[in-house]
Amino acid sequence: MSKIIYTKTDEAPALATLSFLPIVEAFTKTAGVEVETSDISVAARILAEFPEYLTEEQRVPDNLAELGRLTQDPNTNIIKLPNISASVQQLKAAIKELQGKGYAIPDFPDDPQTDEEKELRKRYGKSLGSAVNPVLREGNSDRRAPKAVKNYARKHPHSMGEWKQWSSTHVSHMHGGDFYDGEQSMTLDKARTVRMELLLDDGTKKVLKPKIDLLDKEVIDLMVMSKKALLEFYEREMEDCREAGILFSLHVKATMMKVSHPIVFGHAVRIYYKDAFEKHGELFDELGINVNNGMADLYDKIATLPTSTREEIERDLHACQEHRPRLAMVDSAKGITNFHSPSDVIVDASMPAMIRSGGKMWGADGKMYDCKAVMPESTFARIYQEMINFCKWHGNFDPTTMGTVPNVGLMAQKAEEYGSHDKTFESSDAGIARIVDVETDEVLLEKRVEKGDIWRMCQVKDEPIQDWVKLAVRRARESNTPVIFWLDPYRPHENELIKKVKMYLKDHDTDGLHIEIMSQVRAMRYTLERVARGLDTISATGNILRDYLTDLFPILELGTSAKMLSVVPLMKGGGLFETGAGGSAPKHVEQLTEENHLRWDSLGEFLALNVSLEHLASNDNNAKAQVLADTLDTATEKLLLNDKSPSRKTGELDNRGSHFYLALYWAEELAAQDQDSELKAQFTPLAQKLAENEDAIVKELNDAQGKPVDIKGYYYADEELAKKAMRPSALFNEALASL
Ligand SMILES: NC(=O)C1=CN([C@@H]2O[C@H](COP(=O)(O)OP(=O)(O)OC[C@H]3O[C@@H](n4cnc5c(N)ncnc54)[C@H](OP(=O)(O)O)[C@@H]3O)[C@@H](O)[C@H]2O)C=CC1
Ligand SMILES: O=C(O)CCC(=O)C(=O)O
Ligand SMILES: [Mg+2]
Repeated sequence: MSKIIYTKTDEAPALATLSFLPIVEAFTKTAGVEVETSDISVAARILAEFPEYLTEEQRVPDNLAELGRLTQDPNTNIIKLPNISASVQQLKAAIKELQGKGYAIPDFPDDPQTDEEKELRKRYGKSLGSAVNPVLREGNSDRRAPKAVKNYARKHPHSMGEWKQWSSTHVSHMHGGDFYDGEQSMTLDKARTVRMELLLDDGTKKVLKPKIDLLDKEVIDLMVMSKKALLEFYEREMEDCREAGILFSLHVKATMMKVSHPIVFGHAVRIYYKDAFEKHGELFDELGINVNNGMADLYDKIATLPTSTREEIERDLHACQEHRPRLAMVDSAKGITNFHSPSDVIVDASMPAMIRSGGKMWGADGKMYDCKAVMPESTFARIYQEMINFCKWHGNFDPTTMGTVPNVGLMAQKAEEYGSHDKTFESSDAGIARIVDVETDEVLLEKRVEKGDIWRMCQVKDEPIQDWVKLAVRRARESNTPVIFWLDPYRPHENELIKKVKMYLKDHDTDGLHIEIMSQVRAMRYTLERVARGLDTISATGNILRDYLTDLFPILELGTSAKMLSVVPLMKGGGLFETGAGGSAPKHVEQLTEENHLRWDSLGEFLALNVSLEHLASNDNNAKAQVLADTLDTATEKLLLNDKSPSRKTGELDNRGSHFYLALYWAEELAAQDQDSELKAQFTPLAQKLAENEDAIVKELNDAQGKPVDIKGYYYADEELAKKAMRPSALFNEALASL
């Protein structure tokens, strides 16, 4: 029997699943496909970590570990929806909710002191930040907008803000002392076991990571971010921003760079509120305040103080703002600033949103202003400035004519920076940071660090690089589109990759293909020149640019990255089909609970299901699955053409309504095809039933909207209540059950 594993995740995608999964199950069972669900929500992951605190009935299996194992099995077929990559704030909220529901899991230790607390912190650490994707992504990334989606966007363009040549918006990054500066890189000459250590100035050694096994031909890097240079950078940029009278906004990826970026974020907050931190620093330390987790942590903790002390602190914080630039807001109505939580402004989505709106972000007064977008690490920040330059000169992009930029990303096996958390350290002392061969004591890479500097080792294995080059060539051939490898010869790591790319391209037939290697700023410029002329260009990039570009271009081209096809061909032969390229849209849940309208667009799920079925069809020789895939493809196109995607407005067609239309069109296509008479016979009555009841079903779905709905929870909502909310049409439910 063929099997698809469909993940249950969090927030809007989890809600959408409750409505969509019954359709998937009903349709795919006709091809003998079993759909198994796997709960990898942050709540389920927490529960799986603490079985000894739970009763027998409360325990849940470690689904993520199981899925991780399955990525090595060539028969695996997983549809993966976006999940929460939790900040400390989110993790604590999830723990609190679970405790309130009778799960006696321990509190999150904010400031672990005892061994027991340190152990708990370590265990909770497994659910922090981007904890799911790196486990599942045992393959490289292939993300693109299918033709039908691109054509739809061309005919129904989303709104675009206007870029002015006089816009003051710009990107600021460090020009020295950051990870880019003085990076060191090497390709291993043989398999080695190394350790990471700090050689102190007095000659003693501090081993931070005793044993890392590296493979032959692996590329490793050593990078350092100077605390002193970072603080000076912030001070200078804040003053520059204040003088310019524009908004200050910090864009980081603290969820994926879960060790380094919270530190980078915390320094910005402390510099901004420098005077208040100098005055109240001791008290803040006593309270265990850690603004690496955002100002939310500070406000939570000072809430426990006597009113007069709290008010004094609030006054002092406020006084700091007087001589600092205005902050960009995440939610101006609620007074939530860019410094509230490092998970509120996530660079891959936040920068494109700003560029899409003509270089503007929200001010505290609910109006939009130009901004200084601060991204301390210069390594990749420069691509955004290049795009801003282009927009200022050429005006905003036109979604009706612009070309498309698919991406082939090097991602497998925790490639590059995104796999470096367990090898990232905030230096406790000054000394020499070194990567040393354990057997020979040979120093492979070394660099001077001062106390407070962040240093890390990144790695990328050779086999994923070979697979990445192969995938890029395949996509170039299949789509007859030029490929640009965004690699910078001046960056040591990328220079190592350039050598490998050149070598591995020789393994393939590249006759007639247009393949070039360009440094990232040139690659951006070249790609944009083509985009503006309506020409398509594949970007083949490392892991971080994969993440940035697969939100950036889709958000400009399609309005959201939810409409992307996102495939991870697993290196062992299985398939991981991600849905869209974006996140779990927390704002959408709010709208559902307040107004019973879910504006989540499941197009990503439709596209993923299509390729998942195709994969099954060829892997398992399942002809019916191929018919299901082909008809789903046509049904999805019809859904777009007939404009049956969810509306943002309550009372109009939402996520559930769009699922109904997908089921209707899919059933109609199956009834109309002549390849498989059994499927035709099975789906003809369903298609009739759905078509006859179209108005009544849509009415049932839309009438349910407009009032609050209580699903008793956010991270671990009551499944029955949520199901009921997401399947409000009795007519539709009965029709599906009759299949
Ligand atoms: N693959 C994964 O698992 C990923 C997970 N994440 C996680 O998701 C959470 C939220 O991340 P955030 O950066 O805010 O990004 P999101 O992509 O969730 O949200 C940004 C905005 O994009 C729009 N959007 C996204 N998906 C859809 C969709 N399917 N239908 C309609 N609109 C959509 C919404 O805009 P509007 O408000 O205009 O409707 C939304 O507010 C975080 O916990 C993050 O770590 C993030 C990226 C990938
Ligand atoms: O894993 C995450 O936290 C985010 C993943 C992401 O943004 C991406 O893959 O594009
Ligand atoms: Mg992303």
